[in-house]
This record gives sequence, C-alpha cells and structure tokens, in this order.
Amino acid sequence: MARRTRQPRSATSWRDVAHRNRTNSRRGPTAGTVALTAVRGYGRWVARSPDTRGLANALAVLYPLGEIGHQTGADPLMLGAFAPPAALAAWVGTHKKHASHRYSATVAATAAAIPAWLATAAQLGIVNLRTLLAYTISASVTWSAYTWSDVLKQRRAWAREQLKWDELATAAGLEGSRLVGMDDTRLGVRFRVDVRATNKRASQLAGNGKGLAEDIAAQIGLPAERVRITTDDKHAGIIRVLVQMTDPWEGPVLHPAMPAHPDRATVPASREQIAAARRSIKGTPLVVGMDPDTGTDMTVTLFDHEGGHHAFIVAPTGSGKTTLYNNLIEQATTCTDVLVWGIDLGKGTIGRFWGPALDASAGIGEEKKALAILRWARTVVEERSKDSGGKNHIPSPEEPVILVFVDELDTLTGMHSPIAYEAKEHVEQIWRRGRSAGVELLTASQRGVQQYTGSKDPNANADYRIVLRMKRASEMGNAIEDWEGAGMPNMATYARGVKGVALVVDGENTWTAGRVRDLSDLNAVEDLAKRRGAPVATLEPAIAAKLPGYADRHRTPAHTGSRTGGGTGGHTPGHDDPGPTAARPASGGDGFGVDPGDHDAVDRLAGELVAEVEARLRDMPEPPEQGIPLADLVKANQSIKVPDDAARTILDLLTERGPDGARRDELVTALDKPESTVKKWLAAMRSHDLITRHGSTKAARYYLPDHHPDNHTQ
Ligand SMILES: Nc1ncnc2c1ncn2[C@@H]1O[C@H](COP(=O)(O)OP(=O)(O)OP(=O)(O)O)[C@@H](O)[C@H]1O
Repeated sequence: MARRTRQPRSATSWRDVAHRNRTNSRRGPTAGTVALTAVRGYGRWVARSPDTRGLANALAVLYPLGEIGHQTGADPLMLGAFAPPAALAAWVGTHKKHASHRYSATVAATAAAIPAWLATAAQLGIVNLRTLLAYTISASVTWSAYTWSDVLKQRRAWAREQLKWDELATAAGLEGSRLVGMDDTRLGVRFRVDVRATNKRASQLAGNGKGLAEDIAAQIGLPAERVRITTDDKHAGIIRVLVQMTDPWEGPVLHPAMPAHPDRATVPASREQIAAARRSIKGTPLVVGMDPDTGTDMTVTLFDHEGGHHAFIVAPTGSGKTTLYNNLIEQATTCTDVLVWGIDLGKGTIGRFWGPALDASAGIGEEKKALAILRWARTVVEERSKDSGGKNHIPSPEEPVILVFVDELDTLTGMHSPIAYEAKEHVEQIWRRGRSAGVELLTASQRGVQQYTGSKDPNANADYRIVLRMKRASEMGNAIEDWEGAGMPNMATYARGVKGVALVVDGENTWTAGRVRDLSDLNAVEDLAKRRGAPVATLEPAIAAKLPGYADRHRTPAHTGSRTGGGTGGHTPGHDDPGPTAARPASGGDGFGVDPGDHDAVDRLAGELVAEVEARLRDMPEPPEQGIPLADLVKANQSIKVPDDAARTILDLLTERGPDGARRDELVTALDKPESTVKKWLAAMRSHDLITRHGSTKAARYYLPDHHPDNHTQ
C-alpha cells in the first residue's frame, strides 16, 4: 500500500499570522505603510482621470529629467533631432483614430516638446529661473490645450451620458448593460446598448410590449409607444433603444400637390412644367410617405435592375388605401415609360378620379372590362416573354411598364366575386410571371386571407407588402407572417388615433413605418389628373393588336352620356395638356367617343353602326310561318340537357344572391359561355322549376323559387 507522504507542517500557522496582524494593528501604522497607502491612493486618483492628471504628472516628472542630459553632457542637437519624428508619429496615430485636427496637433506638439525640452535642458540646465518659468508656462499651455481638446470634451460628455444611461437602465431593471453608441434622431435619441452582461438575450428585450420599452418610457415620463426596442442586425448582443422625445404625429404629412404644402409651387402646373417633370420608372422610388423618426421618405420602388416588383396591400375600410393609391398613381402617371390600368369594381374611385391620366380602367359593374384588362395583362406578359425568353424587360415609352392597380381585390378574386373563377387564374399568372415582363400588379384587399385574395400567391410573389391601420392585431399575421419576430410595429396599435399610417416591407424584409402623404382630397386629385393628361407611353403596336377591345377602350358607351362613371369610358383629355390623347382613335372626351371638332365623325359612326347591325342580323334564322305552342316550347326546353357544372354554378350564384337574384348577363359572366347557350340552359332550368325569373326585359332577374319576389310580396 502506498504510503501517504505527509507535508511538513509550516513553522508558522495561520493562527500565528492572525496574531501578528492583530498585534501590528494595535501598534499603529508604520511610516512605510503610510507612504505605500498614500502612493496607492495617489495612483488611484490619477487612474480615475488618466488623460488630464496623468499628463500633469508626466509634465512634472519631465522637468527634473532634463537635468540628466545637462549633467551627462548629452548633445542637445542630437536630442532635439527626435522632435520631428515624434510629432509625426503622434499625428498619424491619433488622427487616424479620432479624425480631429485640433487634438492631433496638441498631441503632436506634446510629443515633439519632450525631446525639445530634453535638448534645451541639456544645453541650459534646469536650475535657473528663466528655464523654470519657460517650462512652467509651456507645460500649462500644453496641459490646457490637451484637456480642452474636442476629443477629451467629447469623452467627458460621453461619460456623463453613460452615467445617465446607467441610471435609466438600473431603474428599468437592465443592470450591467453598457451604452456603446448614441445618436440624435429627428425626434429624440437612439441608444445602442450592449446587453451581454445582463444575462438576457437581445431578442428577449427587443419588441414592443416586452416590458423594457414600457419601463424606460415610464422612467422618462413618455407614452409607452414612444420608446421602441429592436435588435441590432450586426451584433446579437446589442439592442437599439429609440426614444421619441417629441410627438412624431404632431403635424400632418402633406403631399406637395396640396394647397397647404409649402413646396406647392414646385409641383408642375403648366403643360411645359408637366412635360419637364416627367421621368422614367427605372430605379425611381415612388415616395408614399414619411418615417417620422428620421424624417426620411417611405418609398416603394416598382421597377429597378431586378425587374418589376409587385405590391400587396392590406387595408381595412377607412384605413387610407385610396390615399395611398393616390400617392402611387400620382407618381406613376408622371413616368414616361409607364401605363397605368386600374380595376376598382367596388367604388370605381381609381377610374373616376384618375381617368384622364390612365390608359384603361374598369369601375362599378364593369366586370367584363376588368376581365378584359386582366387578359390584356396576361397577353402582354406572354408576348414579351416569348420575345425575351424571360429576360428582364427594359421599359421605354414605346415598351412601357404596365402597372395594374386593383382596389378591393375581393370583388375580383374573393369568394363572392361572380368572376373569381376566371379573374383568379389571370391574377395568379400575373403574380407569377409579370415581374420580368414589366407587368406589375398592385392589389389592395381588406384582409390578407384567402377568402379575400383568392389565393396565397400575393404573399409569396409580391415583393412589397404594405399594411395600413389594422382593426385587430391578429390580422397582422395574415399580411406579414413574421412581423413580430422582425420587430415590425403592430399596425393595430401603432400611433393610435393617427390617420394614414402605413408599414412598408420590401422584398428583403426591410421595413419602414410612418405616415402616408395626405392626398385624400379627391377634388384636388381630379384636378391633378386633368392637368396631367393622358400618358406619354404607348403599348407596342404588335402586342396592342392582339388585345381584344384594347383599341376601343376609351370609347364612351352611348348610354352613360357622361365622362365620369369610373369605367374605361372615364377617359378625359387634360384641359391644358391634351397630350397624346388627341392622337388616339375617338379617345375619351365628352360625347360618344367622337371628336367634336370632326364634322364627318357622326356620319362615319352612323355608317359603322348600320354595318355592324347588318352583320349581326345576317346569320339570323328566318321567323317561322306559324308560332310554336307554349306547351311544345316547355317540352323542348325540358329536353335540353344542362351540364352539371353549369347547373351548379347557376344554383350556387342564385343561392348566394338570395332575394337579390342575378341578371342574365351576370350568369353569362359566371358561366363564361355564349349568351345564347346560357339562355337555353336558363329556360331549361325554369321549365324544370329549378329557378324562376322576374321581369321579361334585359333587366329581368333570376332567383331560386324560394326567393322569387312574388313569394315575398304576398
Ligand atoms: N395620409 C393621410 N393623412 C391624413 N389623413 C388621411 C390620410 N389617409 C387617410 N386619411 C383620412 O382618412 C380618410 C379615409 O381615407 P381613404 O379614403 O384613403 O381611406 P380608404 O381606406 O380608401 O376608405 P374606404 O375603405 O372607405 O374606401 C380620408 O378622408 C382622410 O380624412
């Protein structure tokens, strides 16, 4: 068994040491310990302010050192020769770090002064009054210049801020954090804080409503939403704390075209100014609002070197969607290489107010036109892609970008839309393939759910997602899935009570929140659109020829008799800028698509109409000699076979409409079959009592038997 070797006991045990210490302390401190304590205390005092106290001590020590050179007979010239390289080294070293001329000059002069002093002292010695006086004055000047240099002043200010932050952080429960940066913002201050020593992760502290923001706000005496905490993209251990000392929503964000805007004079008014203000869409960010924290613009870039960018907007009623669209359309219509097509089946606002500056639009009750526009957009995508093989389109006035603005997307692709079955497919194709072909879709819907959007594609394919004021926080996730993790504000609570707020998120998930420029005055918009006039760009003729109805898109239907009404017929040339509208065939304007200055136009139109009627009557069968008995007709109708899916579509639509019923043309649109076929099917279903009809003219409506108006009036 191995023997354990005992350690020899120390001659002095810990008890002896303790005893000796007690005895010593009873005897009182010796001169040595007093001196040591004093030196230590002095060292600590200097260490607390090494720049100023350290320098003062160094200067004091340097004086007697000068005598060494004198006593040893050192060569003064030799010693003085060290001054220039010392100055140079000090300048280079400090200027690189602090970029302050004043500070570097002081440090360089101090560095050069050391060999200069040693040289002087070697020559003159230090034990004479003149040298002492000169040294004292130069040392005081050096010390003062250094102490009051901008770098040291900044360092002292920073130390004071650090103290303030420490106080704030301790009160908010963030002991151990360290302030590493601080900038003034337009409305307050932004801190960068190292939180590694707090035992908390930055992600735990960041985000609104996590407690820390609220605690800091409470300490400063601000509303909770005026303190925002985010993580730092470049350092996982750092948080950014934004404190808004001034209310960001104090003033409105005016649009430059509005009368109250101070720069209104800069908005082009005359034809020449409008022409001069036109620009290209390429790489041009469209300004939609302002981030109140920084005063920087909130922008949306719809076309750049990566091609086009779709935008998906979620905006409940009254949230400012029309105003946002006004901002986008206002700038899009100044571009020389853009055509704007608008679809607004809900209220017809886009066509009604922007009509003169649009290339095409569909408004209330114009589902067919809406579908036509979507088909055109798809054809443009297909034709351009055939040509380019999917290479990014390069826009020009002859091959423009097409921006299709859709308001109330659910009226097009939502579950209650009578044209959803077709519109959905077009919209999906444009989302997927339009980007590189220069056909961009901007859609606005009240919610980000599939019942409204018709598909999941908007979220997947739109680069820009824009969220306006939400009614409920739960809606945020439908618009932007990862909003909370990315530190984006909750648009249900963001800037409570403020109209026109928006969160703009680009394809890289970079976001800006702020307020949309106020362009909500529709009279001003109407005036602006009139002055702007028709677009400069024109679609490629070869493609335009392949778009059914495109050439006639500005023809006002005779029955509307007005230039308003939100449809494609809403196109009116600008008052002082007829622009290219004048060159268009029977383009827009009051009356029946006829240029009032063209005296032959009415004759020509009448001739065209007669020819059209004759062409339509040509293939009509001759009326029979004798009428067919009603019973035979019913029997004939009953023998007609209605395809199952058609019958289902008709019954579904009528179930959905209930007591409102549906017009025949709506059923034709829903079925997407020729009118004559649909007529036959409707007659057959009526003869089987599956559906009923009320009225006999074109305005007749079809109902399920339970909803027939007669059943309700009895
Ligand atoms: N950016 C803004 N700045 C100031 N006020 C605004 C702003 N945007 C909207 N508003 C105010 O909110 C009102 C509603 O705006 P807007 O008509 O744009 O909303 P909307 O979402 O289109 O409404 P709806 O769903 O009823 O069509 C405007 O009349 C205006 O008073």
